Amino acid sequence: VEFFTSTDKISQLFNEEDFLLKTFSLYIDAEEENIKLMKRLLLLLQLGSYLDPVDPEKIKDPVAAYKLLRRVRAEWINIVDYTQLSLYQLYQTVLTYAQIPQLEDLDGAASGLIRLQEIYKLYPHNITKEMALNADEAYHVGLVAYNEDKFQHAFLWFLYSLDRLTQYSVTTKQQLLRHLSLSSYQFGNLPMAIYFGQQLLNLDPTNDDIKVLLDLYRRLRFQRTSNPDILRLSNESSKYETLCRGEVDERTSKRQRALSCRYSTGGGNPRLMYPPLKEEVEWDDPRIIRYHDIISDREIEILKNISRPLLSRSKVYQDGWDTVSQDRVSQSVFLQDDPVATRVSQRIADATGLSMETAESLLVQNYGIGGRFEPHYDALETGVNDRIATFLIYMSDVGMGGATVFPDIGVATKPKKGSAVFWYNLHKNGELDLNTRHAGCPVLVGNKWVANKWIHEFGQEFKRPCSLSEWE
Ligand SMILES: O=C(O)CCC(=O)C(=O)O
Ligand SMILES: [Fe+2]
Repeated sequence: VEFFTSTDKISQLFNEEDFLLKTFSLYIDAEEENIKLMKRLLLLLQLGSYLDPVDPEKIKDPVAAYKLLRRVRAEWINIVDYTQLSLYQLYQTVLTYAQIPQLEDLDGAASGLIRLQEIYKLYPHNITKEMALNADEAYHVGLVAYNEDKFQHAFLWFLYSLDRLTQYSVTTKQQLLRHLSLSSYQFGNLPMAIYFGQQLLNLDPTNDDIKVLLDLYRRLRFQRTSNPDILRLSNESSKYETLCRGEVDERTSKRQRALSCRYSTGGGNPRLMYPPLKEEVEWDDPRIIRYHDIISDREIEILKNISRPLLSRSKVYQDGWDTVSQDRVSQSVFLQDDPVATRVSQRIADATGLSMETAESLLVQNYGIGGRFEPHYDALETGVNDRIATFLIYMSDVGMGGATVFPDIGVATKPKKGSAVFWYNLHKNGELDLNTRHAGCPVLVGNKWVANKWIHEFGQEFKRPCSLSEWE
C-alpha cells in the first residue's frame, strides 16, 4: 500500500500500529512459552545422559547398542520438534502482510510538504507551526527538495535543521554545513556558498572535498555577479498558484458577483420538484454552475465507506497510457454498479439534462499530503466521444487549500461539502474549450474527498445539440 497519496490511508495507520504492537506482544509471549518448554527438555536430557551415560564398553553388546541408538535419536528428534515450534516463521509472514509505510511514502510526504511550501509561499517555520520537525526530519525534507532541484527550499530546510540540532540528532553539523553550501551554490548565491563552506572547513580542517569546492566557489565569485537572496521566497508565481492562495483579482470577483442564483426544477422534472435544485452560476464563459446540496451527508458517508478499501493511486492519461504522475497525488476508485452511485448519477442527469448512458462510472477521490491535481483538461482529445462535460461533487469541506481553480479565466471554486460544480469541456462544435483548463490545489489542512462524473459526447445529440458555428 501507498500511504502518502491519501489522507484516509494515513488515518488507517492508527489501526495498523495497534495491530503491529498487539501481534508483536503475542509473538513474544509465544516464544517465551516455547523457550520455557525447551529449557525443561534440556534439563530432562541432561538428567537422562547423567543417569544412563554412554559406556563404550557396553556398545559391544548389540542390544545395548541398539537401545542407545534409539534413545539418542528419540531425544534429538524431540529437540528438533521443539525448536520448530518457534513462531518465528509465522511471525515473519505476518510482518510481510503488515502495512508499514515504505521509503517512497516518506519521500512522497516530504515532497508534499515542499509543494505546499512552494504554492502557499511558506517558510519551514510557517509550515511546522503546530508541530515542529526535529533536525533529522527537516534534513530529510531538505534532501528531498535538493533532489527535486528546489535548491532554495532545500536551503531553508537545512537552515531550519541546523537550528534544531541537538546531541540526540543523527544528522551532523558537518552534513548540514556541506548541504547549505552546496544548495547556495546551486541557487547561485556564491557568498553564501563560501560562507558555509568556510564554516565547515573551520570545523573540519582536513576536509579536502570542501577545500576543492571552496576554491571553485572563490574563483567563480569573480566571474559571476548574480546574487539572488536565498533567504527570501520570491514573489513571482503562476496564475494557478495565485488562485490557489485565494488571491483573486478585483475584475474577476466583480464579474463573479454579477452572476445569478436560482431554484430549478429542471423544466418541471418531478424528481426535482421537491426539493428543487439550488443552482448558482459561478462563471459565465465557460459557464460554471454550482449545485448546492446535490448529495446528502448520508450518501457521502456511504460512498466514502464503499470506496475506502478500494482506493489506489490515481493516474493520468498520457500518450495513450494511464500512468502514475507527480502531477496527480491522490487515490481514487471508479464505483461500478453501486446503488448510491446510480442514484447520484440519475440526479446528475436530471440536473444537467444530459444522458448518463455513455458517462464513466462515478470516480471517488481522496487526496494525500499536499495532495493535488496540477492544471489539466478533463477532455482527453481522443477525437471521438470525448468527455463533453464534468460534474465534480465535493464530498468534504477542506480546512485550507484544495480549491478547484481555472487559471485561464482566473476563477477558483472552493470545496463545499454536498455541493458540486458543472461545466462543459467542449464547445458545441466539439472543439476543446481552452478556458476549461483547471487544477485541484494542494490540500494544506484537512481531508479532501471529491467524486467526478465525466459525461461523454455520444447520447447527447438531442440533449445538447451540436453546432456548426466556429464560435459556439
Ligand atoms: O479535485 C479537484 O478540485 C479537481 C479534480 C479534477 O480536476 C479531476 O479529477 O479531474
Ligand atoms: Fe479535472
